[in-house]
Amino acid sequence: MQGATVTITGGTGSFGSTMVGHLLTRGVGEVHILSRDETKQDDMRTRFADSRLKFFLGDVRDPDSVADALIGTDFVFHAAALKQVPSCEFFPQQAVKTNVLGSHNVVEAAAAAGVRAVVFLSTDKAVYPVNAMGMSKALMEKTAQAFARSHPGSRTTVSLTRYGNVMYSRGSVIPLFVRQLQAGLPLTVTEPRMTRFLMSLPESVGLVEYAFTHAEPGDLFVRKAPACTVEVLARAVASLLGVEAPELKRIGTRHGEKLHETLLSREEMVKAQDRGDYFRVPLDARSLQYELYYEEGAPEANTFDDYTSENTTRLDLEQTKALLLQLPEFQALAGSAR
Ligand SMILES: O=c1ccn([C@@H]2O[C@H](COP(=O)(O)OP(=O)(O)O[C@H]3O[C@H](CO)[C@@H](O)[C@H](O)[C@H]3O)[C@@H](O)[C@H]2O)c(=O)[nH]1
Repeated sequence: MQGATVTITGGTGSFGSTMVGHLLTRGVGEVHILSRDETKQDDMRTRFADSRLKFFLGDVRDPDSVADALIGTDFVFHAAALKQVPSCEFFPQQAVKTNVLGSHNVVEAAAAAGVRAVVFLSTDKAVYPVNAMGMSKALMEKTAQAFARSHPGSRTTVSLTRYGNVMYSRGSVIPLFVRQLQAGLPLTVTEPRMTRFLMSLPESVGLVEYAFTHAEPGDLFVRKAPACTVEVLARAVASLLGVEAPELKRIGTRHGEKLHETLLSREEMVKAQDRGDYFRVPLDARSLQYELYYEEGAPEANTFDDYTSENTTRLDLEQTKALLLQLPEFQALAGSAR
């Protein structure tokens, strides 16, 4: 990173801000932030007050704006995305434009600019997708992998990361539970048995950095993560705010939601290499010869299970509380609840 120029698409979001803070302490030369929202850019400019940050107003849908931001860039973290399940459900063509076509623009512009590495950020919802957000992210993954497969000699190394729910991220269930508790309202639980992987924001940045450092073209990386049910999550949040018997209001599964999420499919688990905190899944570099698809299977796939939020390490109430207490937000809240 020393002296390098890094571009972060969607750089004003939670991931972008955390990554920028991290890069600035690692001697980065310049960070280009490409995003659509001028107000968020201005907030970030004043917050960091660092001349190494350069802001590019634009959109991954607009190839010219991507090409502009990538001039002189060594590395790209592609975080720009439409990631809300409901909005993508109502406007799937918008998800295609940003998540699929926008990602294609990023990989093409990166190759044209001679960028050395691009890391794409994906989600567990892209595995066996049931909603438009997950489907469009799955196609983003295929777009990145297709580039790696069809450009074996490229200077640009493309890799992917997939992550699960980031705890306390904007618009997610944990800050919602906190607000409900503070207002004295019941906690709205969709389906008590539903499970989700739990990751912190610094862990998601660590995953992207790991991919960036270790990737061969087309690699996919996930971080091993524990999970809990939403009932346990609701009770853990309540307990940390001093409410031991919270009222839970069951609202039922929302549109496009799965009971459990999958970080790696069984076909990916067959090829996955265990790297301690991470799994690395190398590119399926089979050529596009039809007979390989029609006539050759992979019998070993039948002996593996998917890696899911149901079969990963399951946290109980006390373990979930301990995990939440590692977040700065809960340290502040638990302190004020005492
Ligand atoms: O009032 C609520 C809202 C949500 N939930 C549940 O809480 C869990 C987490 O929900 P939420 O925080 O809304 O996250 P997800 O819908 O799982 O999606 C998030 O996590 C994904 C990664 O899996 C990201 O890609 C998405 O952008 C992000 O919104 C789910 O089981 C929900 O059913 C409730 O029980 N009650």
